[in-house]
Amino acid sequence: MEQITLRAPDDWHIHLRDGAALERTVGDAARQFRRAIVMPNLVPPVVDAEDALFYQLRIREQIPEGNPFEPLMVIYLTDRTDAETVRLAHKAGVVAAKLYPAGATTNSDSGVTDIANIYPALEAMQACGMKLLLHGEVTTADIDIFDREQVFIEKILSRVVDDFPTLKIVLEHITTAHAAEFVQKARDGVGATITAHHLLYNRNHMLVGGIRPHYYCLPILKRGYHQSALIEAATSGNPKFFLGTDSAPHAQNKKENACGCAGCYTAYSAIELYAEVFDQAGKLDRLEAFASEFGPDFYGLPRNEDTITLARDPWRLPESLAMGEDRLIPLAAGETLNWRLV
Ligand SMILES: NC(=O)N[C@@H](CC(=O)O)C(=O)O
Ligand SMILES: [Zn+2]
Ligand SMILES: [Zn+2]
Repeated sequence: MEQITLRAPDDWHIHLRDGAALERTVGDAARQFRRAIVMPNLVPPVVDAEDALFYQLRIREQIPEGNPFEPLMVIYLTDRTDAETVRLAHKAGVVAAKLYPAGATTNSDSGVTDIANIYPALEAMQACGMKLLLHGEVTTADIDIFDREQVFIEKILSRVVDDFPTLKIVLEHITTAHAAEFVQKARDGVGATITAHHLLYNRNHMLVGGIRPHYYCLPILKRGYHQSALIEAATSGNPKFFLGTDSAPHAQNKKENACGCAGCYTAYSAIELYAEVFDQAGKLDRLEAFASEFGPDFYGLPRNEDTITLARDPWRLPESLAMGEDRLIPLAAGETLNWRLV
């Protein structure tokens, strides 16, 4: 059987949630990834060092015995995040702070209403080397949902990149050719994560022949032309682009709903989904750098020393998974994947 062995990968953007969800989400992430950047959009959000350290403890309790998984913590920027909060978080080992424009996505109600409100925090982050992670969409009602990422880049991101010339910035879960091009041309220290679902699908998958809520995530899937640009970026070997699943567990009844939640659950089979994309593009040899090298390099962390093995051994994803009392539908539920984590 054909096999490939890779340096062990990390996930640079994941939602683990809290409480009963953690057993599911942490177990799934830890099976394939050594480290993960854990998003802070709990309710209420993780806003300072203390919140982050307590949350990290709750996550650690769910790591399977003997598994080396390491949750890397992030604080959530609000209009009230000040320089002192940033410095204390940095001292406590928090690696990044996340900007959610208020109202942009799941649990972003406490997010930033005007980027000017966090300029002192960004100054402090630049000084201590804390990374800025962005949900890059504007939220004003007059901007079409399919254009929100592009407008964010033009109106907000380009300014932040210039105003903080040594701040390390990750534009998370990019979905457009504009984003890929912006990051590619930007100064050093500006990178992007790309999800498996934005590489595998475009908006036709979500909307043709019936509305498929399990493909609904934010930023929303775009047209095929953008999907192609993302595949091109991810498989290009450019170190600015690296793996971030954005795996987000919403219970089945919250997705299959008249007002369904945004987010795709990919943690169950993430590395296998990415392998599918790289294989289809004829670029399997580029998967290791994207999944296991460019992320740690960007964050200034060591690459993992151990390895994982994937075998070309087709298998079917389950139709659903247990999450506490709920059911969770993994992305590509019931479909066959060609690569299996050994
Ligand atoms: N991507 C999503 O559609 N949802 C994420 C939030 C986010 O990353 O924007 C979630 O927390 O559910
Ligand atoms: Zn987001
Ligand atoms: Zn996310």
